[in-house]
Amino acid sequence: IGGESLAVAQNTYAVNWFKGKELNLVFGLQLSMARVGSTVNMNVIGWVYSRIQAVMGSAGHTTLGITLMIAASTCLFSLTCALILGFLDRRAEKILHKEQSKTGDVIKLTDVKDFPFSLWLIFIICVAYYVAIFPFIGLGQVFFIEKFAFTTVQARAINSIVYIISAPASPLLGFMVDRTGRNVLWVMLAVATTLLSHMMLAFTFWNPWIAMCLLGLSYSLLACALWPMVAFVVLEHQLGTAYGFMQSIQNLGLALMSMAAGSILDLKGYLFLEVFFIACLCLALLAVVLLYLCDYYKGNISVRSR
Ligand SMILES: C[C@H](N)C(=O)N[C@@H](CCCCN)C(=O)O
Repeated sequence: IGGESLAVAQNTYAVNWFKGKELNLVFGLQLSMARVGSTVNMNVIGWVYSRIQAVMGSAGHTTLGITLMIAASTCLFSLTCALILGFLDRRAEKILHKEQSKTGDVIKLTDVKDFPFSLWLIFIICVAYYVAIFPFIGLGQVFFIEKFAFTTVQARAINSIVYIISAPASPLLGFMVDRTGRNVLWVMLAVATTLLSHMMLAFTFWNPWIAMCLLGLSYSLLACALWPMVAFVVLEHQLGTAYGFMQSIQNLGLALMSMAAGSILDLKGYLFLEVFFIACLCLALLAVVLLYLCDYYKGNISVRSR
C-alpha cells in the first residue's frame, strides 16, 4: 500500500513539475534512486545485522528487530523529503498562480471510462512487459544454476545485474529520450531488445551475461520512456487516476502471471517458462506497434515527440 501509492504520487508530481522539460530524465532518476536504494540495502543490511549481533551477543528476535528499526529510519528520511516537497509545491502554486489556471474539472473514478484507447495500450504494454522482468528475476537464480551450471554466488550475481545496470543507465537513457523525443519508438526498441535477450536465454547456450546486460539496458530504457507517456495521452486532472490505474493493473497482472509462471515452471520446466515470457513480450510488442499506428493516424505528436 505504501510503496505503490508513493509511486503514483511521485509520477504525478514528476509530470506536474517537468512535463515539456526533462520528464524522461526525471523518471530515469527516480528509477535509479530506487535501484541504488535496493542495492545498498541488499549489500548493507546483512552487515548491520551482524554488527548488532556482535554487540547484543545473540542472533535472536531483538537483533532482528533493531536491524529492522534501523532500516525503517530511511522511511523517516523519505517522509522528511516528502514534507519538503509538499512545502515547495504549495509555494510554487502560490508563486505561479496555479490556483487561477485550474480548469475546475472534477476528479472522478468514473473518468476511467473516458480514458483514451492509447492509454489502455500503454497499460497492456506495462503489464505484458513487466511480467517478463519482475517474475523472471524472481525465478532467475535457479534458472542460471540449472541451465548454465552456475554456482549459487554466480547465479545471484547475474540475476542482480539487471537492477545494478538500471541504477546508472536510467538517467543517461532518460536524458537521451528527452533529447530525441519519440518515446513510443524507444519503447518499441526496448521491448524488441528485451525479446531478443529472452530468446537468447531460452534457445542458446551463449554466455548469459550478454543477454542479461542487454536486458538491463532495455529495461532501463523502457522504464524511462514508457511511464512519462501517460502524461501525453490523458488530461491533467486525470493524471493521478491514470497512474493509479496503471499500477493497479500492473500489480494485478503481475500477481496472476507470477502464479502462472510458477505453475509453468513446476509442470513444464524452464524452457516453457521462457516461451511464456517471450509470448508476453510479443503481446507487448503488438501493443506498442498499435500505439504507434494509433498515434500516427491521429497525429498526436505528443507521443511521437516530446
Ligand atoms: C514499482 C512500480 N510498480 C514500478 O513498476 N515501477 C517501475 C518504474 C516506475 C518509474 C517511475 N516511478 C519500475 O520499473 O520499477
